[in-house]
Amino acid sequence: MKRVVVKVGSAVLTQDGEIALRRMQSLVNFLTELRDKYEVILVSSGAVAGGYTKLKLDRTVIANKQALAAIGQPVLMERYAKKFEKHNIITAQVLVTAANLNKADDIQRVRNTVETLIENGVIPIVNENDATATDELEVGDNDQLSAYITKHTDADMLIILSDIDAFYDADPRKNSGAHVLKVVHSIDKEMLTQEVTPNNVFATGGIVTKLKAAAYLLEDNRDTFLASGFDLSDVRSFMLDGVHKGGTLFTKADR
Ligand SMILES: Nc1ncnc2c1ncn2[C@@H]1O[C@H](COP(=O)(O)OP(=O)(O)O)[C@@H](O)[C@H]1O
Ligand SMILES: N[C@@H](CCC(=O)OP(=O)(O)O)C(=O)O
Repeated sequence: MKRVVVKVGSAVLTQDGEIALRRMQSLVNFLTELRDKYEVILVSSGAVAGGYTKLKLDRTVIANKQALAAIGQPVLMERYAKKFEKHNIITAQVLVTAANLNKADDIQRVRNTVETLIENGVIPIVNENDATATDELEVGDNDQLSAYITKHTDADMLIILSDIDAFYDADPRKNSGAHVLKVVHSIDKEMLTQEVTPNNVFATGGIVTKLKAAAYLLEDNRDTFLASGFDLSDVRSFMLDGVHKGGTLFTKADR
């Protein structure tokens, strides 16, 4: 069976200071369907945003952000657990640090844990261990974290579910005439050093970290599909029906 890593951003998981439970439910339903065809690993952001739903600390202070992540991570996990339980699926939390992803022994351990979970039908839910990270930007954003996880668990592709429905030739929030790029075979180096433009106070990367993730995986000949996490119809038709309606596929292959 092919393996996919699905990454979902903070903006998708929260709305107006609350966890966006309906969107989370749609995500869980989609992942459950996806598991009929693929082995699935979820990389979920939203710990800091989830913490902020409980306690309004000043998020610009790093210690507060780490504390918010410590509050929010179990809240998120509890929500996921309840929703997956209805599908008889057990969830598991896998928290990693940048140090883990830089050491061969640690990578092997992360891989072994994930393999064992998947073999037993459990869905691994990965996030950075924000509460103990010594530098906020160790990995810093889950787009790149999910790319590392894709490579190190030997997954076939990464799906990034975002608050934007595709990669455009210009920021669609600033240029009404921006066009969707449906298939991208290479990413210019200068695109990767652009200013970071997240669209949400809890998001970290904007489009740049998504491009970095896709570029990293292109080098390794693995595909990335960027699509909306608000409306899952594009990712559903691409992954389950093999029809590319919307969303951007980053791939080396000619399709
Ligand atoms: N060329 C582009 N194509 C698509 N989105 C872009 C582009 N340039 C900038 N963006 C911005 O990147 C945002 C997505 O990143 P981000 O806010 O970090 O989302 P997430 O929380 O899903 O990780 C979009 O909402 C959009 O405003
Ligand atoms: N580890 C952080 C992730 C921050 C992050 O990368 O957010 P996003 O840009 O929304 O994917 C958290 O869970 O809050």
